[in-house]
Amino acid sequence: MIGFLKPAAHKALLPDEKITPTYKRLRMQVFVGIFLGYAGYYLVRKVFSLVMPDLVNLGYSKTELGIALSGVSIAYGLSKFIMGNVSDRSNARRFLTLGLVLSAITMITMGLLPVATSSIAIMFALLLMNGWFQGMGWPPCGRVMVHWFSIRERGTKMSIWNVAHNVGGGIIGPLAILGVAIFTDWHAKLYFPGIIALVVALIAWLLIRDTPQSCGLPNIEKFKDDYPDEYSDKFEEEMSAKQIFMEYILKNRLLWSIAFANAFVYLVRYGVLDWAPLYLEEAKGFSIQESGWAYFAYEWAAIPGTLLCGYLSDKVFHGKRAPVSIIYMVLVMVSVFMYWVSNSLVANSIALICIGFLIYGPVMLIGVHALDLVPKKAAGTAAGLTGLFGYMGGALFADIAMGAVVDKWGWSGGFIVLLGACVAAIILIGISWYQEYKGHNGIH
Ligand SMILES: O=P(O)(O)OC[C@H](O)CO
Repeated sequence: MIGFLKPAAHKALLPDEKITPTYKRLRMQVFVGIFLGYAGYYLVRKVFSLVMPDLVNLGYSKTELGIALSGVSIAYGLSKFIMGNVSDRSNARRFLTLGLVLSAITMITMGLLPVATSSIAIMFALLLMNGWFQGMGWPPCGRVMVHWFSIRERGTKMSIWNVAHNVGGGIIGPLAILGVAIFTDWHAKLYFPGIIALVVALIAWLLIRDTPQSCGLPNIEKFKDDYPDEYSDKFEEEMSAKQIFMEYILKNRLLWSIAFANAFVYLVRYGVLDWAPLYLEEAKGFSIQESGWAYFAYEWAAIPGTLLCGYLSDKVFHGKRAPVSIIYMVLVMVSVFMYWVSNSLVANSIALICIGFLIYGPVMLIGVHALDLVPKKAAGTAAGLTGLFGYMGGALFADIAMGAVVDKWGWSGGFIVLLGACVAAIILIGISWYQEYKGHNGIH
């Protein structure tokens, strides 16, 4: 690992009386750090979809814009897996900040330089770069999560942390409106969130710490007296890329099956989200303000939905992830149908809010499940594998194929694809449930 990114060195243990107060303070501090940091990543993740109506007005087709937008998903999916593996061997504080700064600079450049939106090829290349830098966000958060929070508290903590996706994603609608109001320039939808993301990167840098051991604290398992099954001292040793992949990823049947399911969950997630501004403005006659607020409501509705999903999974289904994911996906299907056929502004907004409320539950549970299936030094790679399928399969299809399907068969064609994806996700999550029932439980 290059020097700057090397995991922070372990320090001598603090005196006994300082361990508990320091641990408590730093756990809160790093949690806020990764929460704000990841929300910051979302400020500049998919902000391009908000300028798509402006680009359509300039003469670009939906197919072309879908191709440009796919740059994010292609690079993000690959990067989340590859950089996830690098992140497993890197200092989370530096890694997360570096990725966010690079991603913000890319979107600021895209907004400020007229040449950056002058052709599909240039937009695609810049979005490809942005997607790669974006892939440096989730894995260090996963690394912080598994080093600072023990296995039996991780479900709850992850569901709270997951809300960062929606805080970041939900703010970009109003932020775009504010940016355009301040600068009277639609390009501000790109550079204004980028500038805010740079500020967030600085805050994340100030708050995040790599591991408890690098702050003079014992490992979290010892501190909480909460050990995963098969835990050994080996779990504290940094591993090589090959070792992580060969020993903990390749043979992990359950991990692969949730990764496949994730492709379809993500097809629905991004098939709805990325096309919402254009669909609402073009097919339903929303104004830019109305679609910006609907987009905002979609993300914020996810917050109670995600928290409820984590609660139901832990308390009602005793830690099982599949049953509640299946219930959520069935309800997503009903809501997607409503979103398709309703005609009023209110009914469309309600349908979109219902999809937002529901879809992040399965998204979150698949991530939690991936972390649980491997030792903590392989967490980034495991989550990266599910991300690879989610983005290279689902989100990529949502960007490229949805654009082409809608251009050819209209919005109805797009909705048939989304409903089919709901069915496929339900079947695949059902298969992972069956595997668990048969006794497969990842590597533990
Ligand atoms: O990579 P993202 O941003 O889609 O997030 C993944 C989810 O957090 C999985 O739990």
